[in-house]
Amino acid sequence: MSTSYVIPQRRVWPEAAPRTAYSVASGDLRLSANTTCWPAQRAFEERVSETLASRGWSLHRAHDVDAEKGHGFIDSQARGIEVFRSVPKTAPLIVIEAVWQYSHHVLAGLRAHEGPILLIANWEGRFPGLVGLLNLTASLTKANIEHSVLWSQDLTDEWALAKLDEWLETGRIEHDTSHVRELGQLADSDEVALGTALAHQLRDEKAVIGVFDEGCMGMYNAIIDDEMLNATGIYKERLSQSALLAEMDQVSAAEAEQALQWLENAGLTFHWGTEDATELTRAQVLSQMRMYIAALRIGDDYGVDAIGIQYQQGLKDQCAASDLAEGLLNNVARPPVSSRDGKRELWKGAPLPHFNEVDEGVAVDALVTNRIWTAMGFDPATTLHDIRWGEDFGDDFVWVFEISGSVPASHNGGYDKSYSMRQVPMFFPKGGGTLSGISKPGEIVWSRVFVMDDALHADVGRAHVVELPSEETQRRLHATDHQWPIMHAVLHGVTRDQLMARHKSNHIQVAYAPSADAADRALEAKAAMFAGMGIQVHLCGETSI
Ligand SMILES: C[C@H](O)[C@@H](O)[C@@H](O)C(=O)CO
Repeated sequence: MSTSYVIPQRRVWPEAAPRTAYSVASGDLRLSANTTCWPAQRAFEERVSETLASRGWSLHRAHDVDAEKGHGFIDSQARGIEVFRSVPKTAPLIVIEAVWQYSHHVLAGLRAHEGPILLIANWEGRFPGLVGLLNLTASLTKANIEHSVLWSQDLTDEWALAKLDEWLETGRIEHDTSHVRELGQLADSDEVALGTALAHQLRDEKAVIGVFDEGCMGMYNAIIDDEMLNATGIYKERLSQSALLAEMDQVSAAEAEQALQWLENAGLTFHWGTEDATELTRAQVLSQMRMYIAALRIGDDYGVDAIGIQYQQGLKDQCAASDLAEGLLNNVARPPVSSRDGKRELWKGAPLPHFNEVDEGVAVDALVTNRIWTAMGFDPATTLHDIRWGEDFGDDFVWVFEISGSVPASHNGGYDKSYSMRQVPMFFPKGGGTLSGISKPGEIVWSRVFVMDDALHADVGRAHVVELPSEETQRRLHATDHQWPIMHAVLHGVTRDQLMARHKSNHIQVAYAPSADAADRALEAKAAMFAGMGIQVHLCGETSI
């Protein structure tokens, strides 16, 4: 049959070569991050390649290094789609990650891939490959894409090699996740009554989360579909970061100055410098004060119960980083902000929970935490952290939980124990201060709300924060990003590998309770509230339930 239409030919995929795995490397969108991190990525890829060779396999890199750009990362979704056009559909495929990456760069290719998929990261603090892997596994889980995960310092340990062999032989890796159990029926208690009542209230009365530009840094997992979210009683108000910038312009210089002076009076140490490109300046922080005030005013306009600023792409090229504003919003004690007419103090004596990186799993969790902790009379300050890295210290495995810029000051023991440093230039060209510190020792509840099997789930567990000798803290800070806030967390009854195997996010939510008993009770109320919202709850490790 002849036709004048231009009909495209069906694409023919190449055949997979025997005992050959294909590899891809997903990167950041920012050239500065990709070129800086490239040497670490290349070194780890070489290690993976050598290890495969020692097993009689070869590794074929599915895309070239771009000499002009100076790195070999997939740096956009479109590039990822292009790369996957030449990957044999049924070939074993390894996503090698030594750095923070944007999951959506490779999601399209992985969705359509028919062969076994392995995500592998190096156990390294310097560049957050583990954080990248955790986001990708969470994103693939949400997308119902079968895959396996593995991590290792240098692929010489027997545990990792055995797991790699398992994948090469069977196309799958089974990990030990015996620390996870279903919540089941809760016994009657005041905490269960509280959690259940708060869930009913939320579903009956509803809540609004203000989302300043959905979808941060390719974190597909952090977007919860409205149908799923609305069933819990939570609704999104979609806001634009452009409106935030416009509102920042309306904040007077005097208001911004007052807020900064409030922080200085409260004892927050600013690491001031003069070089805008690499150091923290007063102008940068004043811009952050404007953002803090503007966010509260917009939140007030829309009657939100929590707010999230996407912050990185777009906003980071327009103004100083939003981190300082975010940390302040999550704290009870913070510079007072009035409505535009000056008649009302906004969220007086209370935080406006902020979900960093507009992670909507964090939004649900922060809202729940805020309501339970407030009802129980505990400090409701809560934050996410990146699960960045960790090492043994003494008898414990101590995690480096490290959010990329800010925590509520109460987590550090107050403003006078907190400090602000210029955000990392590679990520934040216009600077801005962090709200950093070393999280105080104490008892915490940790959790994560995530999408799996087309439903909302929550993992909850207990941990405590330890104080480490200051040399060890500094070592950990300098082995990662020393500008960012750090928490030395010891999980109860969950090993390093169990957390890595199970956790469905690069983020973990934490909140302090005044004692171990109080934390156990708060966890119980939280589990009951999640369950009452229709979320499937899993208890992880040792809990009192
Ligand atoms: C600045 C970096 O891009 C970080 O934002 C990144 O590692 C994360 O925090 C991911 O949660």
